[in-house]
Amino acid sequence: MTNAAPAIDLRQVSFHWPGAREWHLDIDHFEQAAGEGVFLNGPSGSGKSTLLALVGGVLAPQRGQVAVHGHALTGLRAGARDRFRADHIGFIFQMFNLIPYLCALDNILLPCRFSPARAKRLQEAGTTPAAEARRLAARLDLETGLLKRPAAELSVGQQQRVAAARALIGRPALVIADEPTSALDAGRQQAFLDLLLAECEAAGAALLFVSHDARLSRRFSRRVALEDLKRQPTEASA
Ligand SMILES: Nc1ncnc2c1ncn2[C@@H]1O[C@H](COP(=O)(O)OP(=O)(O)OP(=O)(O)O)[C@@H](O)[C@H]1O
Repeated sequence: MTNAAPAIDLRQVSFHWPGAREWHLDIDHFEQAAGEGVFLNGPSGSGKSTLLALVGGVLAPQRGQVAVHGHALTGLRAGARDRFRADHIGFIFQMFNLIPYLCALDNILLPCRFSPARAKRLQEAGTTPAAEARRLAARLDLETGLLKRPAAELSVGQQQRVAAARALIGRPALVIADEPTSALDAGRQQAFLDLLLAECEAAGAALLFVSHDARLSRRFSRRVALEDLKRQPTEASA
């Protein structure tokens, strides 16, 4: 990782879903510093999840440049973007994307299986993937008894916490969280955000956090409205 580089650097990025006549996202510039926490909000359907997918290399823009910690994602094939994400980006998806038949513990461990880099960082920190998975689960208030249960048998709030532990394991340099508190009760929302901020700070990770919940925005030094990043609408074919 290039620590001096911004965690996120988007330049003249335009993206539309197939068949659309206008850009779903058309952003001149967005930068997030290494280790910085940013709260991103915007109306439903405005493109927040799409932006996160572009930053995480899940999608590639039709135009422009996306770089994460100095690594250009644009220009990489989907497989190379997936490998980069596995090594360096923790992604808490809005729909969690857990493997339903795997138990909670195996879901949390999955990134370390795909990414030797994550397992190596844990080894350097003097721990193991299994010990770290259990530590994160305990921090997230997931009882030991739940860890061997298939993800499909967990409540939505429990699945959300498993997804968070899976994103955090192995100290990725960037954590992307798409409405990660929406299924949690009010008490758990604050505790969850405390944990996310503390873990990111301990790992020196940047956190890009999307939420509709304005109360949570107070915990971030920088708040960004997606509408303010967008350029005036133009034809996607332009
Ligand atoms: N897979 C897809 N195929 C086609 N269009 C899509 C797809 N996913 C999202 N869109 C469209 O892209 C636009 C932005 O959607 P997106 O999910 O990024 O918004 P959002 O701001 O995250 O919304 P919400 O707050 O409701 O989660 C919407 O018009 C949506 O219909």
